[in-house]
Amino acid sequence: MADLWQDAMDHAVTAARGAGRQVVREALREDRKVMTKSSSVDLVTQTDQKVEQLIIQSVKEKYPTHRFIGEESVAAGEPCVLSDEPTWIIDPIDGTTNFVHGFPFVAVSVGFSVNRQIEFGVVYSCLEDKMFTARRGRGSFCNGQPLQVSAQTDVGQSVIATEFGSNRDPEVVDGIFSSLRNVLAIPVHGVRSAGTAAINMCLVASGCVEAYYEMGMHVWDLAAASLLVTEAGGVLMDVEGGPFDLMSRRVIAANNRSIGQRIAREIRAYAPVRDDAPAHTQ
Ligand SMILES: O=P(O)(O)OC[C@@]1(O)O[C@H](CO)[C@@H](O)[C@@H]1O
Ligand SMILES: [Mg+2]
Ligand SMILES: [Mg+2]
Repeated sequence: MADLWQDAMDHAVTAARGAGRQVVREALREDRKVMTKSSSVDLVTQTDQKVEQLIIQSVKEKYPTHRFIGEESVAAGEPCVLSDEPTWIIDPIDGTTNFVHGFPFVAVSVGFSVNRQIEFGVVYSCLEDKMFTARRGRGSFCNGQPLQVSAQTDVGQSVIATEFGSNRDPEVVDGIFSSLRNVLAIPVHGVRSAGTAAINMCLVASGCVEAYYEMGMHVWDLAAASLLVTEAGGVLMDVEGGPFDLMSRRVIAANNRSIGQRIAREIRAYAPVRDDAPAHTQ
């Protein structure tokens, strides 16, 4: 049976690699004009905006009826609505802070949803030149090599990834460190932060870390990489152990359910304002 979305996935790979190689890596050599969004530590650059416009424009020419959720379009006031319609969910640079500082984990993330189900995910790690791809039901790959999550079942022999986010509200920061302390004291072998949710989840899919958890990131950080995890044999869940909700801004991505549930027990959960909350509540 012909694969309806293979062409679209091929387009996403070409667009992500092209943007990553030509725009992002070029921009790293120039002085980057840094702007801020929700706080003084929530950064955006003209490169983020340029990459998103390039990808969206190229998709619109091929698929004029498709919808978009783009990080920088939403920041500019576009609605963040996930419907049944074919929708491209784009983070033009995941790891903008890394990009600004030259820390070598910067990703272009393109997810594609139909009927609210991710059909393919593409994450291009620009400085590593690693193209992570997954098509629903057909596995996860990095530069064409199949990915498999870690086989580890003992959380005491695991490495866990998480992030500190850009929310500096004292209550939220206390929760982040309380969760971090609890996870570390399980004990686990280590905790790591790539500085980008998409690459953290690619590390889960690659078997390099057993789980990643975070509260506060957005649908565009997660959409593509969520499929990379599940197609590599991993699981997704909410930080309180319930079902994963792509718009909730909360995730545990794990190599198996038992490690994911064990991590959930240690997280001091809070509920960020949802990505699909009415605009006036954001
Ligand atoms: O704004 P960006 O760079 O697209 O994404 C922000 C981000 O890198 O920050 C968090 C780490 O603090 C991650 O969860 C998320 O991927
Ligand atoms: Mg991001
Ligand atoms: Mg971004």
